[in-house]
Amino acid sequence: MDKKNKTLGEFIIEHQTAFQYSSGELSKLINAIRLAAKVVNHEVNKAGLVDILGAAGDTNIQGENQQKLDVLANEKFIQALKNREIVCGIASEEEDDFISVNSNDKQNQNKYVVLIDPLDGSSNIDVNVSVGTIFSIYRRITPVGTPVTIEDFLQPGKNQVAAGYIVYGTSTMLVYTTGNGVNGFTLNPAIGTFYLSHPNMEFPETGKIYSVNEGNYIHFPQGVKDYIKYCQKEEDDRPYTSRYIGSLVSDFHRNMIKGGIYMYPKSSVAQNGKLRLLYECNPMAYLAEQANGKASDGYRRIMEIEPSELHERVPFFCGSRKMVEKAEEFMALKP
Ligand SMILES: O=P(O)(O)OC[C@H]1O[C@](O)(COP(=O)(O)O)[C@@H](O)[C@@H]1O
Repeated sequence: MDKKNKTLGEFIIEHQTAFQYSSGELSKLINAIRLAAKVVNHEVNKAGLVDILGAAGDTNIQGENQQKLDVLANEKFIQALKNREIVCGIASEEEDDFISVNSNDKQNQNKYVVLIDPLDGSSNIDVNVSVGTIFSIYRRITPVGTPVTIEDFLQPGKNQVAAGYIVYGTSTMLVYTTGNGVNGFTLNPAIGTFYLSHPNMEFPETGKIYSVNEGNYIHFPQGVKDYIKYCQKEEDDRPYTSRYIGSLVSDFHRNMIKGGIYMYPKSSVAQNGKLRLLYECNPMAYLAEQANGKASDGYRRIMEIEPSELHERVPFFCGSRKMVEKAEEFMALKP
């Protein structure tokens, strides 16, 4: 069978054996995410028609107004994971605290916890611009069959066993890694099947795209300002092109295909930037590194950072390795 016609289901089974703990549990987990992705994709596509646009009226723990689609996507992913009893704990951007999936029931021999950003790029929902879902999977560190604790979630990114995203864009794609490279699958909406369309995705070593919200320029550290000026300077292969969709998943996806850097730096108004370490930065960092890219907070490797809170934020620089290294050089000079 031609590599490209492979379905996601076939790929998961085929690669299950490649995974050292191949009890099939991780495959079931990816399959549940695949299913929830299709359900959410359906809702996203008809968002303009049904009363699913706009605010849900509540705020989440980050004080953000929850969009109706945020809430729906959150419900669908949690349902898909809980119903199939394949995890012992779930954490989400839309949930104040982690959810333990009857883990104190001796029966629950599941060993994985999942962290999700159910709807990334929520500011783009109402304006028909691509949005995404991000997921990160860890083996629990507390004994199986005992209650899940916060420690099971507060693990450094390097402990991830799998991570990925779904981008709901011109086409819907699921892109993920289990530590053996990064593969992308495109949904054929006519039959509801994901097909391997982008095998072994890799960041070009460098690129000509920089993605940052320049509206925050005056608040950025001098090092970031200098790097942006460097990107805009008429010299060598520059100026680079500025592209910022305002959905991390979409900006990351484009930069991985074309070469580029995404930045959400700290600023005088947001000391730790905006993005959340556990369910935005760590999964994207794992994917970036598996695709020969790089991810840091300007100084430290994101995947080495020891988390202390479920919803903590970190500055984020991610993309083509040489571009992230250049940005770090400027940050080192003028933090
Ligand atoms: O509008 P800003 O401040 O540039 O933030 C946009 C960034 O925030 C995000 O939307 C993350 O926040 P949400 O998960 O709440 O959508 C990223 O996807 C995006 O890159």
